[in-house]
Amino acid sequence: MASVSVSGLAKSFGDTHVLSPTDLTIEDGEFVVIVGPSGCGKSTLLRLIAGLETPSAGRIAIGGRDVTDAAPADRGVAMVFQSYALYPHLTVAGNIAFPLKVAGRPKHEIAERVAAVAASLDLTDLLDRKPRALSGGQRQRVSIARAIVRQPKVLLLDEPLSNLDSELRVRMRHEFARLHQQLGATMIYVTHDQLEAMTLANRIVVMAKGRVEQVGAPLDLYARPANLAVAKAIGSPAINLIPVTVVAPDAVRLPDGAIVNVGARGVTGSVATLGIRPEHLFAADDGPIAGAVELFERLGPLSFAHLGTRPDTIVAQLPGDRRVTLGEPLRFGVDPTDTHLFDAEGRAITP
Ligand SMILES: Nc1ncnc2c1ncn2[C@@H]1O[C@H](COP(=O)(O)OP(=O)(O)OP(=O)(O)O)[C@@H](O)[C@H]1O
Repeated sequence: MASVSVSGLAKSFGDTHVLSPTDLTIEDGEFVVIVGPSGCGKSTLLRLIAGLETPSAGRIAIGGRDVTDAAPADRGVAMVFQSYALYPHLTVAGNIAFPLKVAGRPKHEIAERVAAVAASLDLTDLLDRKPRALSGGQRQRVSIARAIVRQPKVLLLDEPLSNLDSELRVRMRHEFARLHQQLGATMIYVTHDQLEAMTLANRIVVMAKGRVEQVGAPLDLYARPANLAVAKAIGSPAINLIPVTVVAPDAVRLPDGAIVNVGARGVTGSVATLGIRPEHLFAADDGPIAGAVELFERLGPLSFAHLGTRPDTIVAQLPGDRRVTLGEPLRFGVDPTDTHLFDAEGRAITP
């Protein structure tokens, strides 16, 4: 098992800076999830660690050893791709055995390891099949089996579930959590599904525009996002962001003139952004946040009302059994401790 550490790691393609100089340490055995919008450089960071891209600057160490110039096969890492990348002409057994064959392992060892890995991923009955005769979920399990058969110290996963339907994603999410416990390997997992990030990660790395914006435990990032990029990346449905003017150390004015108490933050007269998560709005007849229902989504255990406010709609979570008609005016309040305030540069203003 091994820690992964990058320092000053950067990547440009020609004039395009894809990854700004990045420092990040992932502890031995940790499950770290990298999230962020499309194109923010998540895959590039992963591919640099894997050795599939050459850094423009910086160093990479795995298990304390500098591997910046090492070939991918000499880094003790394995990677699982979104596209599975199985060999169509080989059986499941042949696909799983492939990395061991390339490494020149003896036949009996290959047979033993393939059987053990197949059993742990529930693939034993499928060993003689070709990839085309498998479902998407089965194919992805084969690609995971192939990645772990060499017992890598570090497992890198690039959006491994994005080609699967939602039911299978949930099942495979449980599978990854189990696999992590069983293998004890360091796992670095790239996704833009924040639910996967929240449920799987020991720590989440939020990236935006080629930068690491914040690193922390899932609930810490949810409760205390350091900036707007992190607030947007964590939480589903997304946090409501409302342009406001700070009118008192503990109050802001919304575009419609209403005043919201935000707890003492001590900056007045400035333009800021107020962040309120849909689950933190509560129905209140005299609440400051008001709007007519434009769209209503029922999920069963809960519902979401989209209020036709300006400039953007505000989404509020309601109980599942709440009846609402379109156009109905609703009012909500929020506890000051559940508000987030960001300055003009998007940095969190903490109480
Ligand atoms: N070989 C390349 N040449 C030029 N630009 C590239 C190359 N590979 C990636 N990029 C660019 O680098 C940026 C980051 O890409 P990357 O794949 O790391 O993003 P990502 O965060 O993983 O996005 P997604 O979630 O969409 O996969 C993108 O703007 C992409 O177009």
